[in-house]
Amino acid sequence: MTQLAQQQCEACRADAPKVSDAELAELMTQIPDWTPQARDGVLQLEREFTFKNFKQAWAFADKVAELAESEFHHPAILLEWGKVTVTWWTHAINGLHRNDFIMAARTDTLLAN
Ligand SMILES: C[C@H](O)[C@H](O)[C@H]1CNC2=NC(N)=NC(=O)C2=N1
Repeated sequence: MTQLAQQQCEACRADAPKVSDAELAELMTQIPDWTPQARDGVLQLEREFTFKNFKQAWAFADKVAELAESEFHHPAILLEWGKVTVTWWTHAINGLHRNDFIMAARTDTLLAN
């Protein structure tokens, strides 16, 4: 199985399946720095990234936005001084799709470059 960070999102339809509990547990092993959060009954993946100042946080937030647009799969991005909080879920299914795990893993790779 290729690593999540090397994969692309698949087109996600409203009838696409949410990940099962077993799939969630397995996929979380590849994105250990992320936390599953339920908000208003919608399961999401969330991670806080910290930086030295606002400008560095802003630059990272821009990279996340570019990544999202490139895959047409979009997160919530909270930009604060020295911090960016990224939250992934799939609007169309009100929950977590495999795409969200791929995008979380690819978000992590943005730190390196
Ligand atoms: C209208 C709808 O939001 C769009 O078709 C796309 C855009 N980006 C998206 N992003 C996410 N996270 N989930 C979606 O279901 C989604 N759908």
